[in-house]
Amino acid sequence: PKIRKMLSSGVCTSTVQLPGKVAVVTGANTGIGKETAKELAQRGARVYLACRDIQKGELVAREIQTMTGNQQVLVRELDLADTKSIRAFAKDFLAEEKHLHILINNAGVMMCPYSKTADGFEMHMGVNHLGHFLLTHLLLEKLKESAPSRVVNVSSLAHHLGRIHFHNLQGEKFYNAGLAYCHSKLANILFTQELARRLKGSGVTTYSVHPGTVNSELVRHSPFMKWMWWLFSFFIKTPKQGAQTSLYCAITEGLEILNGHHFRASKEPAPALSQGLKANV
Ligand SMILES: NC(=O)C1=CN([C@@H]2O[C@H](COP(=O)(O)OP(=O)(O)OC[C@H]3O[C@@H](n4cnc5c(N)ncnc54)[C@H](OP(=O)(O)O)[C@@H]3O)[C@@H](O)[C@H]2O)C=CC1
Ligand SMILES: CC1=C(/C=C/C(C)=C/C=C/C(C)=C/C=O)C(C)(C)CCC1
Repeated sequence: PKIRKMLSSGVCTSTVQLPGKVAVVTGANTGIGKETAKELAQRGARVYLACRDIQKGELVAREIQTMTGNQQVLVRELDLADTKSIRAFAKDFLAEEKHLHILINNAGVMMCPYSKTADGFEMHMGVNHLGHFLLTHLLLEKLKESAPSRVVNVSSLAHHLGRIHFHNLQGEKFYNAGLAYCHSKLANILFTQELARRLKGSGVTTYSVHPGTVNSELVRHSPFMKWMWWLFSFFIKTPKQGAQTSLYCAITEGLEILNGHHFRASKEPAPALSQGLKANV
């Protein structure tokens, strides 16, 4: 019970309601993203499920609508492995919506075999970091117009093993699927810190999070990790528990002073990292 309690710590206890607020959650058709979207809808926000598979997204949207009674749950196509899709998503969203208050950059891939995005980026860096980087950039004016607004980047504890190898950004010289994931998760944190710095005073704040070890489809590419997750499924977090840190950063009042910080459990901000320490040029 002690291990289970330790591994599933952190609950978002905020009572904030979100009527009139607009949120976008990437990778919202399963896992942590789905539970994050569900809770935002439960609190009354209009929630966009940004998914690469529209059919999966629609099924989840119906489920959330039924469970929460909130009909404002919408599905839009977004493939973060293709900048054309990201631009199309942003263009339609900007034309359709007056506001954007919460952007949760949640989608992610882990330990996939070596592959590249439509634009030639190594898949982990391309989807987990660069795709979200472009999406955030394209939606930034809307976020500023809607201030106070927030961007939450779902990173991972795995960032500790990450390095930014500028001479091998696309993994062409050497590639390790596990480390490629770690590098992309470090990029999430460095992006958060720099975005926070550039957005100071704009009313838009940003946070990175480690959701915990969560029983989700993230391990789909690794038979070993799948086995581990199955073996320890009782100990690790449910997706609902895994969504708590993202939700905490998205809705908790008064968090603006911690702009740019990395959060490990929903209540405890960890000290910000130093970019100089981690970026291995
Ligand atoms: N689970 C864990 O223990 C941990 C998870 N995290 C992070 O949490 C986040 C959510 O992961 P989790 O819920 O666990 O994993 P899941 O695999 O369950 O969910 C990942 C989501 O990302 C989507 N996605 C993958 N590739 C793309 C793409 N090219 N374009 C758009 N969407 C895409 C998936 O869509 P589809 O279903 O169509 O594949 C899915 O909706 C990730 O960023 C992950 O790195 C961090 C630390 C630990
Ligand atoms: C050793 C060990 C575990 C392994 C944890 C691991 C391997 C976590 C990896 C987290 C990742 C990859 C996060 C994604 O971003 C469990 C299963 C908690 C059970 C207790 C013992």
